[in-house]
Amino acid sequence: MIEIEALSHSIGATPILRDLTLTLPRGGMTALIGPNGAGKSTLLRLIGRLEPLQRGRIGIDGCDIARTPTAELARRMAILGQQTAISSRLRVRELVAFGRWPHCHGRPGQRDHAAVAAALEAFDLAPLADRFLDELSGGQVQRAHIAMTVAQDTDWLLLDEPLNNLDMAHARSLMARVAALARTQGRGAVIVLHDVNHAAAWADHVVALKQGRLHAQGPVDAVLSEPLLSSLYDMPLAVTRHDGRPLVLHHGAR
Ligand SMILES: Nc1ncnc2c1ncn2[C@@H]1O[C@H](COP(=O)(O)OP(=O)(O)OP(=O)(O)O)[C@@H](O)[C@H]1O
Repeated sequence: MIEIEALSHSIGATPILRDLTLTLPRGGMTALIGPNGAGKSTLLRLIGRLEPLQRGRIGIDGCDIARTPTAELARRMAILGQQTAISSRLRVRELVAFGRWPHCHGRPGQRDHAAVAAALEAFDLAPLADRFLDELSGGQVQRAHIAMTVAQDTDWLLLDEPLNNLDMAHARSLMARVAALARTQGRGAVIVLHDVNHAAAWADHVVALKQGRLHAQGPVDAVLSEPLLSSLYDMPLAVTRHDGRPLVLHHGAR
């Protein structure tokens, strides 16, 4: 599990995260939701140690991230950030192979080649494997980055808005794949999502942030309720049920 204790973070004099204490369970998918500017990406970046910790503590499966060597951390968790400034003169296969770096340090073996091939296949990229990134559509580039993250083959996947640019079919396929990785292989996934219905359909656990504070956390059915979501987004929302899961409606709700 990921344990976050008394975590606070500021940029200059502006508090961004305020005294967060929460636990993210392994063996399932946690959706991180909340309005723009709530602090979701900042929290994910702190867990992934892309930002230095200012106050509080973050533990991953019993390891304090502040004291875990980078190479060890890269074998435990993979993070897909929002901004990916990677050279567009890379081929898709080369980008995905970067995910194996923590395992092979640039000298890939059979296991690494197999992991890259599996990730290309899983994200529908095999026919595009030899294309340069600047010869792809936005959604295809996004899938290539996701494939790189998954090829890292870590216990934890941290994904910041992975559904950006994805069409409905690829969005569904990504969520199904990540949920399956987490549930059947006992891994953990933490995903920043704007479409709460993707959280409703696939997540096991939901963490809602608002203005840098914990608004709610718990199982999907408990957090995705009308009063809680309406106060989170400051708008009326209706929650119905579909296929045994919540379904959030933003039109027609008074
Ligand atoms: N470099 C920066 N300098 C100043 N403020 C920043 C900086 N980066 C982020 N912030 C502020 O920190 C707050 C949290 O940002 P963050 O990106 O974590 O939110 P978020 O919940 O992921 O938002 P979004 O849904 O819009 O992506 C925002 O108010 C943002 O304006």
